[in-house]
Amino acid sequence: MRAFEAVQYYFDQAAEILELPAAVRETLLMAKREVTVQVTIERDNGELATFVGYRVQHNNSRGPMKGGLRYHHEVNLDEVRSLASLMTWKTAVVDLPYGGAKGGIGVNPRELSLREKERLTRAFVDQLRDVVGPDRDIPAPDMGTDFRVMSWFRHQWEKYHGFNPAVITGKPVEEYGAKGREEATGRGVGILTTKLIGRLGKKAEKCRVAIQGFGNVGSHAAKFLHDAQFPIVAVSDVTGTYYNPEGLNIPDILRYILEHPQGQLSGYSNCEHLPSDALLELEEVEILIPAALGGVITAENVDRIRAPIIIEGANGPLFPLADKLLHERGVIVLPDILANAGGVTVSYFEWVQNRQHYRWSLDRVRRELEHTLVDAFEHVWETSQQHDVSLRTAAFIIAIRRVRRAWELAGR
Ligand SMILES: NC(=O)C1=CN([C@@H]2O[C@H](COP(=O)(O)OP(=O)(O)OC[C@H]3O[C@@H](n4cnc5c(N)ncnc54)[C@H](O)[C@@H]3O)[C@@H](O)[C@H]2O)C=CC1
Ligand SMILES: O=C(O)CCC(=O)C(=O)O
Repeated sequence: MRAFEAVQYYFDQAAEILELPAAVRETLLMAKREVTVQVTIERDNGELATFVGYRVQHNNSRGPMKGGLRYHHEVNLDEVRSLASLMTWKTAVVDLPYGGAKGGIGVNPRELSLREKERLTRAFVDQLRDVVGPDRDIPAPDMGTDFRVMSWFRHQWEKYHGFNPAVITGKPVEEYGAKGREEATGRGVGILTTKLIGRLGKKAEKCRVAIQGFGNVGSHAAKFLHDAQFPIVAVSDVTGTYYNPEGLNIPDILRYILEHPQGQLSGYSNCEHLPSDALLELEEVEILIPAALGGVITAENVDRIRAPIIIEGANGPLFPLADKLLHERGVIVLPDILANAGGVTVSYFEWVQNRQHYRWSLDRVRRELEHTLVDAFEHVWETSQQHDVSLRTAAFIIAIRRVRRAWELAGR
């Protein structure tokens, strides 16, 4: 199953319950606009290199479209389309005045020098300069991109349109970025994990956690959960799984990745080292947090997943058949469109601050983030009880209702 079909499947589960007419389903599912561009740069050695870039603008019924930019060698139109659609449902679940979009370039960012990455980003903006804008479509970080990429993006866009930092979020704090945006997605994962286990009557100290991916989302989730007394027994990245059944020393690992090139865990030795994929199937893990790629839990490996709770830090880590089988087994899945919504929530706070030329304190950002996520969690939880459905279907029910309402109010 392709990535967009997976989102469509989840959408349809909720649409059935809402008795949404077929024509309305089609309108809400299909992207408004899909842009594919050529991005050519000169490499440091003088050779030309050409890549394909995408921006899919899925829906703007509730406001300007919003969503990250991914630099990864597997980026393709179908994946970007699915991620753009997830953004529409995500912004609606947490009730932000946005629609959904997503973009990316099919490139392995680890094979580019810093200057090549800058040239790539600026060349991408040259192609997208009139497609995005502060009232139209506002990009942000995702896999393979960070605050530096956001800064280059903003400055290149401003060459065409003039000063307006609200064109992109996730910028450096010194350059109109919001305090707390970098940690926001992982922090949100942590806040919601804590909320969920509280609701299930469990104690943090008794819930052993495994986190796949130790980039922006995984590392900040690990920090938050470690501080909240959860034993983190395994973390992984492309270089492997790092495991200690007694609990890893997370502050030590966070120090290690800062001191090592490209923030990778490779060479970290104060624990057992297992293959990358082993993390998903570890025994005696209560909470599994996939926070790397999509489509990692499939019909093929679902029987070997042991954790009774899954928190989707990544976008689309479960394929629908696996999701269905896990639900039947009583596994609780906190879906991506809620679990990782902390990032876009603080992106919204950044956009608001940019438009008001006013800065919030970190304390205010964290308070408002928690408030927004906890509210959304309660609503999703109640809806799942009311309809006797999974948390994912409940989140889609809320999101589809809100998008449909806005679309109807706008008239035709
Ligand atoms: N950055 C953000 O604010 C948000 C990110 N997300 C989602 O979270 C996920 C991770 O994004 P980021 O942390 O930003 O990316 P990142 O680029 O900062 O980190 C990705 C991490 O995944 C690891 N990884 C890649 N392939 C792997 C594999 N096969 N096995 C184990 N680890 C692997 C990488 O080594 C790296 O540690 C993505 O699905 C993204 O769409 C969702 C919401 C917001
Ligand atoms: O911060 C944002 O605007 C979007 C982040 C993102 O791409 C996501 O939530 O998947």
